[in-house]
Amino acid sequence: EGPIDSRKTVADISEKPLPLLEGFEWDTLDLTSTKELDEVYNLLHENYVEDSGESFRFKYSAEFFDWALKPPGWKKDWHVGVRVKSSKRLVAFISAIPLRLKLHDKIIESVEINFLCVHKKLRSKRLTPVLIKEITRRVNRYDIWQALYTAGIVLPSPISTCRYTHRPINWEKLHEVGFSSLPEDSTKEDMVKKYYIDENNEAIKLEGLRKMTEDDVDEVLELYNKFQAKYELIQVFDKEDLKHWLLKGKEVIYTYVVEDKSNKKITDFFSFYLLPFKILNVPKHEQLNISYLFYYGTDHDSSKKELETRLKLLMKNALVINKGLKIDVFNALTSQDNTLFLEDLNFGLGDGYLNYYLFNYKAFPILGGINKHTKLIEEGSGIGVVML
Ligand SMILES: Cc1c(C(=O)c2nccn2C)oc2cccc(OCCCNCc3cccnc3)c12
Repeated sequence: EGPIDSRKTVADISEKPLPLLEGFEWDTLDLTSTKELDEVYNLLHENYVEDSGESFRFKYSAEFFDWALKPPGWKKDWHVGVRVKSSKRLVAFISAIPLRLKLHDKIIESVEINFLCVHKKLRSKRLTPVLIKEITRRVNRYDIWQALYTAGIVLPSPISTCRYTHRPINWEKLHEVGFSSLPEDSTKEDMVKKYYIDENNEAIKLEGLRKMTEDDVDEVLELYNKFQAKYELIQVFDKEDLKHWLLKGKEVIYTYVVEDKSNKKITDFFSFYLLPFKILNVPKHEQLNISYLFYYGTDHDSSKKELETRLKLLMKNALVINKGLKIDVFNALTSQDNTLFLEDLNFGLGDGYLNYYLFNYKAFPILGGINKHTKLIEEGSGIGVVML
């Protein structure tokens, strides 16, 4: 395992941006300006990823971008736009954020590439390869030579593949918008009952569960590092990183800890982020409230059985909190230790896959929690890193 092309140095990298199609110009976005943040928001709001059936489109907020694109060490140069020369209209965007990765026992200073978007009217003008080459040039200029990115489509050699899973919370609404179907042998009442979450169920109430605060950062970081050490590909956090990713996204990221009341120690944490879908063609509903499982950890992991039991309890509490937040569906991948609780908590397998790619780095394939052939859940994912 190791870099594929490791000869280049910063001096070999051009200082000039790549040539662009006639009538277009490069622009480095300033996402500290609300006006430019809104331009990126509008471009993606109208032109970003939709699901295959064109029924939903990611509904971003300025807070989401503020959180997702400006973690510690972020660079303005890495928020790259393409504008129409005459109108100055923003018609394409790509971003990179710093990402310290650990693959097996090697630290890889890299970036995470995300939010690649080309205006619908400019598709098939071969703009995407130019955007990728330009962001690569800008990252190389900072002496960084590797990148992590994900895609639903299969490109040459994914390092791992995980599968989408969904835990319906408001099954009725999911059915009305066409996301959840009614199985042959079931009635709507059956489905509502199957996914019913009892917020007052004492059995799952976790003593000492509360929202994380900045005072918890040191302990949560220690828990995170210990818990993630078992995975093959992990995101290395320092205190500032962890504070940003678990606490800094207002109304976007939600992080909870369990404090042992006997010794005031933090024994568990879990987090999820909110990113709604705009519903494109069902008048009755405007948006789908979706949360995505993010990072979690526990010290109740001295045996697989203990870990499995604890994760089920933690995620049942996460579901109660999600219901309280009026979330319609709780999304998770088959990465981390998720396969230990997905089935028991009624997460259904989705028809989407997330392929992980590591640019300019040869790596042995990593299990993504599904069986290579059947694509069904198979325990044992080596993927610890969670990309937004
Ligand atoms: C997308 C997504 C969906 C859906 O498409 C979906 N859920 C309910 C209805 N639908 C159609 O379901 C998932 C399950 C696990 C992880 C996921 O995604 C993991 C990666 C999410 N990336 C979100 C993102 C990040 C940055 C920029 N844009 C989008 C998803």
